[in-house]
Amino acid sequence: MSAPAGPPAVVARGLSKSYPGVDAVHDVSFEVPAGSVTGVLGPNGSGKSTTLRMLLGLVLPDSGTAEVSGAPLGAHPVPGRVVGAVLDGRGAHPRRTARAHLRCVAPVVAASDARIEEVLALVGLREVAHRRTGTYSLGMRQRLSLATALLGDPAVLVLDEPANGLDPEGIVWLRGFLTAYARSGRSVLLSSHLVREIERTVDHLVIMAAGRVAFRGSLADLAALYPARVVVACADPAALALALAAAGHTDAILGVDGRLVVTGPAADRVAEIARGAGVHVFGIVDAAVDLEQIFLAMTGPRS
Ligand SMILES: Nc1ncnc2c1ncn2[C@@H]1O[C@H](COP(=O)(O)OP(=O)(O)OP(=O)(O)O)[C@@H](O)[C@H]1O
Repeated sequence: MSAPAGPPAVVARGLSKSYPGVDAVHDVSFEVPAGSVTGVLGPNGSGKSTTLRMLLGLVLPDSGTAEVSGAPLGAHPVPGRVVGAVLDGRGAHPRRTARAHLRCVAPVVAASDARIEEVLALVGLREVAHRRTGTYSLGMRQRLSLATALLGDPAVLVLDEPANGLDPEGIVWLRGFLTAYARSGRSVLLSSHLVREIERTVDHLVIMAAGRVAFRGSLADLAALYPARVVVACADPAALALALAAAGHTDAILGVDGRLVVTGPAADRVAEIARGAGVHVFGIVDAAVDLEQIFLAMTGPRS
């Protein structure tokens, strides 16, 4: 997924918010590229929800500014046509049917009956739209929230922990839906505290820790910060380390188990250097750093 060039869908500049005794969000800046699915990832309490709420004008920042589609949200004549938001899975009255719920919300964004049927189909609720939402599962309520956010056909979707309560099938469905949404040139900003839930959904990331941005950029930028390592078991690790250094690869550390951990060259290059140095290799494996490890390293232990 590569984002088309164009002005960013969302811009946060220096957003800060404190509550008594809590520096909830501190000097947070990032952009959501148009056509991207951008994830705000952070442990519980790291400031994700507060940040999203400031972008949506629901929490007043102490300092900083936010723009959606080129202007503060309040400056757009019908904000619901610019951004659709899902902040939790609740919202529909349990005695109301899904269709009736959408009919209540539709006038706010001037959505037609045809649009209501369209969004019900989009989220896969058309067959159950006549049922009271009190009978819905959490996953169905999440879909209804998404349908509500989509009513105004917004250019930007903001979703706080959208995968919460979804079963694995629901998560796969959501991934497909959001990817297609972004491919159509629109943009998605979502939050999560679980790497596994979103690692295959997002193409850009903002990692938050203790109210601050620990990383922002594309997944490729993130991977480049943590080059893969190669772990080598060999007859003479010291000789291999010397040969690697002579070839310009100086980042080789002897592990407690006697294996050499090499950062930089790929496994086949390390094997070639070992052969050249006459060092017998018993085993060699790529120890790719995964996103979960990076996330934990950046955000520290959860409190
Ligand atoms: N209205 C509020 N009043 C007081 N403190 C608040 C308020 N809203 C958030 N906080 C505090 O600000 C910090 C950040 O909270 P926030 O909900 O933004 O984090 P989060 O990353 O979304 O966490 P979670 O995933 O648990 O929702 C937390 O310490 C939280 O207790």
